[in-house]
Amino acid sequence: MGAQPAVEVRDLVVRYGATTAVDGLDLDLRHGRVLALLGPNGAGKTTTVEVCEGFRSRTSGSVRVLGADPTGAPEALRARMGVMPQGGGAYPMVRVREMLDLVAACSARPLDTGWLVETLGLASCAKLPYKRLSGGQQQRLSLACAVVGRPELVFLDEPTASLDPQGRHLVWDLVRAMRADGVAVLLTTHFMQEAEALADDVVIVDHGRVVAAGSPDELTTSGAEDTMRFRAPPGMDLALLDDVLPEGHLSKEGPPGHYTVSGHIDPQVLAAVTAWCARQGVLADDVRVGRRSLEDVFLELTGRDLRS
Ligand SMILES: Nc1ncnc2c1ncn2[C@@H]1O[C@H](COP(=O)(O)OP(=O)(O)OP(=O)(O)O)[C@@H](O)[C@H]1O
Repeated sequence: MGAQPAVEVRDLVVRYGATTAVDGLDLDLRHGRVLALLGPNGAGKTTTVEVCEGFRSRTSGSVRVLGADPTGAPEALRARMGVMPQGGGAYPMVRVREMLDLVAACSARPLDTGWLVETLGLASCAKLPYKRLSGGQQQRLSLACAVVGRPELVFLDEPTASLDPQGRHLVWDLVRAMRADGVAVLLTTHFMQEAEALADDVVIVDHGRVVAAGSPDELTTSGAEDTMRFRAPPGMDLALLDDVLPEGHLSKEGPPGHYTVSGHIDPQVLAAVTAWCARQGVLADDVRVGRRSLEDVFLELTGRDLRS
């Protein structure tokens, strides 16, 4: 392991015919860290992860995974990586515990499968065939299979997409435990809260390119000093708001329903803005001072909503 990165991607390009899915992407993931690839549908996240897993070939660029080229998923690498694909999948008649024991049998040093079943909240369905599991249970089984072999590096493609909040927290706890054990985790998500809660490093992608990268803290605070943000119905008359703000403060809307007040934000300014909203019969929602959400970061860089 040592100082060598778990994943190093340089100038990755992947084309499908006329479509450029990944367009010069760089990323670095170190051991004991969680990197979240965040972006809207079609941004190139799955394609990037599949190239790193060795399941998809690249058009150009360089990719090193655990010090090797992953093309063709060579045997030596496969044993050191865990993969949770989007959608999962298993033979419909296989039971949860059987499936996990089967995958564990392929590993030299598997985790205790009973512990994993408990940890991921699968004990009540351990004897059910795969076909009878809910989407969230199938997803947790897929995660269990990805990590049972004690991988050094795990790829998780949308790991909590169909989970309820309780299931999501079980998955987050397991990811945190793996990180504490020195495992490198590369996950894709649309879910900002997931990136904010789990990731040490976030890479925001759009149209196959990196539009921003850094820790959640760096991304949400840089450029957000002396600003207050809130959400409210679109089209409020901000000339009226500017009238109640101290000199040197300015408000703007963009895109519709996203408001920003710039200038030194002290308790009086905060109170003035929320009281003004109240007088319009509007509740200022998602109020943030000196900080923006990862969604705002995407919005400000691309002019579009991350979920669009
Ligand atoms: N096998 C394929 N053949 C042709 N085009 C593809 C193929 N796989 C992906 N694409 C296209 O490449 C682009 C990137 O897709 P990709 O699945 O990597 O994005 P994503 O960010 O993972 O999206 P999502 O969040 O919806 O999973 C999209 O325009 C997609 O339509």
